[in-house]
Amino acid sequence: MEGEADGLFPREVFPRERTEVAPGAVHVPDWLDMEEQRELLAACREWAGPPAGLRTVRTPGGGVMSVRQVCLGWHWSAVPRCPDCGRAVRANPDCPGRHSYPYAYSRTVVDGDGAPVKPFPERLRALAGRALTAAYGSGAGAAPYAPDAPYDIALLNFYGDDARMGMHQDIDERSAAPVISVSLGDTCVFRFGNTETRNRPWTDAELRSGDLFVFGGPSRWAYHGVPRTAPGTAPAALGLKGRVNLTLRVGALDRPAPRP
Ligand SMILES: O=C(O)CCC(=O)C(=O)O
Ligand SMILES: [Fe+2]
Repeated sequence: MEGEADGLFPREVFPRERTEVAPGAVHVPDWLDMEEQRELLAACREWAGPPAGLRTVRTPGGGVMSVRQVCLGWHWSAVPRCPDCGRAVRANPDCPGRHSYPYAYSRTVVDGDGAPVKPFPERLRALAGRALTAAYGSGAGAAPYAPDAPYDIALLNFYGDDARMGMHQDIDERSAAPVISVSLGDTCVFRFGNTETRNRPWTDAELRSGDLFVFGGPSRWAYHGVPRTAPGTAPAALGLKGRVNLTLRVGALDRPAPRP
């Protein structure tokens, strides 16, 4: 990283190391080399194009999120009521479909141009496999984190200089398979909390371009967010202004909802 901006923390003396931030939540610094980052970014730019491209995300309360987003495989959005039973309640065991509210996954961009969501790319399934091995290894220790269904959802978030993401749980998937997060561009503070509340205790990790963060097992339903990015810290060789984060998830949307 010689000659590049320092990010949010002082330049380190030692290389950054794989860190288990909480049980099952693993930060792998410098996971993708620059060539892989450039390739992935080029793909993200294609995915962000219309139809079903980059859009502003509405929140259930009528606001908008500061990140802009593209979904692959399944489209994630706020809904005024459950698309399957029509009720505006968090849980309805009697829903004849897969009950979802106030966010739901759908096959079309219901809050945008209405187009079918782009398919989940095979290359991201391969990337997910590599990510799990990087985070948990390939021995017996990895068994508790083995996905119970294929990775089939990718959410791409685009952060401009002032964008951030409040503390939330990734709760709309029906599988406890780990969430896999890959970051490109500007450095950010990734706040990783606990499964009980959106408040402390939490750990702040610095995610830089090429870093991997995976949270599964006891950390799968933990609150997390991005309180800030550091504009201008993207590696010059990447050619990106801002930050892109890609999360890979197992939807298993044919199942009833597990609630953490
Ligand atoms: O941008 C990030 O690092 C986190 C994104 C995230 O939490 C999400 O998409 O649910
Ligand atoms: Fe999230």
